[in-house]
Amino acid sequence: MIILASASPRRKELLGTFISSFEIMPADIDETPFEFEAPQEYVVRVAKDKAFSIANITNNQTGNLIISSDTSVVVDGQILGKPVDEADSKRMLRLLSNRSHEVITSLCVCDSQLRRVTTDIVVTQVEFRSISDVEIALYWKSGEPKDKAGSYAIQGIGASFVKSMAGSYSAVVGLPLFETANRLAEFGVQIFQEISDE
Ligand SMILES: Cc1cn([C@H]2C[C@H](O)[C@@H](COP(=O)(O)OP(=O)(O)OP(=O)(O)O)O2)c(=O)[nH]c1=O
Repeated sequence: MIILASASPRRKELLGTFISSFEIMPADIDETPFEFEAPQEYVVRVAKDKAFSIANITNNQTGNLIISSDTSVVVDGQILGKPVDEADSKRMLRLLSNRSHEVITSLCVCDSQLRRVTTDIVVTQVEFRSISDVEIALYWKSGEPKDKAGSYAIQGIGASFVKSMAGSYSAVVGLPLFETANRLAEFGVQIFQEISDE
């Protein structure tokens, strides 16, 4: 059984592009960055924590493949997670306005006995136009920023802020599909085999 260790509807939808049957098990872990933790180390640690906590909950039952991921927005070395409130969202979007930032997404794929644990990091550059305070306030009202790293969604109204992007669109939305397909293949899950079996 393939287990997606995530509560994110975006990750569920993205993994669903390749895999027709998998289980969802959200991991309840502490996502607070350590002091002086580098963003790339942070996202990998958090994705591993998510996968390991699900491996533990399932008693390391054999035959399971666990997939997890973490997405953070990074600007000036600062890690922007999900906004805690409107003021936090405003702070984030003001920081991102009229410049480029990085979206860093990690991927962890492992077997439930943790015999084999793989991790990837995907970095995407995103450039925003200038955003006014009025737009920021209205955007918050839309509800979209609430559960998104950096307080925006490239797949939603947030697309209107994005002047350009270099890297992986699926990684920004929450799950890097190229890397996911490669890792699945390494673990013996052939996505084209799934299609031919249908
Ligand atoms: C930048 C950006 C982030 N996001 C989302 C992806 C993630 O769901 C979320 C970042 O928070 P995460 O902590 O990576 O994920 P999550 O809490 O939603 O789900 P889980 O930890 O259970 O897997 O932000 C978008 O949907 N669009 C975007 O453009």
